Amino acid sequence: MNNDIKEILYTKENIKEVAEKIGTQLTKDYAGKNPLVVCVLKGAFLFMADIVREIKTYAEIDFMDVSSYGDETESTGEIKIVKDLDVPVEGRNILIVEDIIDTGRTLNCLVDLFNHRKVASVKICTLLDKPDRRVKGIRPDYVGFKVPNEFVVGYGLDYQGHYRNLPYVGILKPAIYENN
Ligand SMILES: O=P(O)(O)OC[C@H]1O[C@H](OP(=O)(O)OP(=O)(O)O)[C@H](O)[C@@H]1O
Ligand SMILES: Nc1nc2[nH]cnc2c(=O)[nH]1
Repeated sequence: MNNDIKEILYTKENIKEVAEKIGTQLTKDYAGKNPLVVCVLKGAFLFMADIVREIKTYAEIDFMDVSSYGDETESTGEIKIVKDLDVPVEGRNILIVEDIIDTGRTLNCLVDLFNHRKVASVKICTLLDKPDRRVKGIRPDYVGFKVPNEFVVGYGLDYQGHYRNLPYVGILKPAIYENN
């Protein structure tokens, strides 16, 4: 599996450090606000676990599973809710945790959905941001790393279901997806 990686971009130590830094900021920003921290499955599951452990104030967590329509490397703009939240969100402060923002289409749909559900606030925390690819005006509030315009895997991010269990983020060798 490691042989399929062209270059390691962020090690687990790099990610731990950035999660601590973001967590310190979140602890300040959400003190007394009892946020609902929403993990967008599946890719965000590892970063979510890091982030919530660094929030040192009251918070609740929940999970959403959304799938974007498109091929393995690009979304189309429509999302299907595979698993919705378990709790109502009207009046709540929502913090969405993502693994990556690429075109911004997935988050654009999610932010619209939360606003439609009359939340008090909605903010975005993402491990990776790939701003070069943006087609929607989504600006994350908390970002781990800005990534170059390459297809990355690991630390939750997959290619055809694989590589989520890599303990780092790396660039997938193009030969892996070009041969498919
Ligand atoms: O900004 P966008 O172009 O919309 O792309 C970002 C989305 O793509 C990935 O999810 P994916 O649909 O691959 O699902 P997964 O998290 O289950 O792997 C990622 O977790 C984001 O939700
Ligand atoms: N695994 C993975 N999923 C994505 N979804 C949007 N961009 C990416 C990416 O670079 N890697």
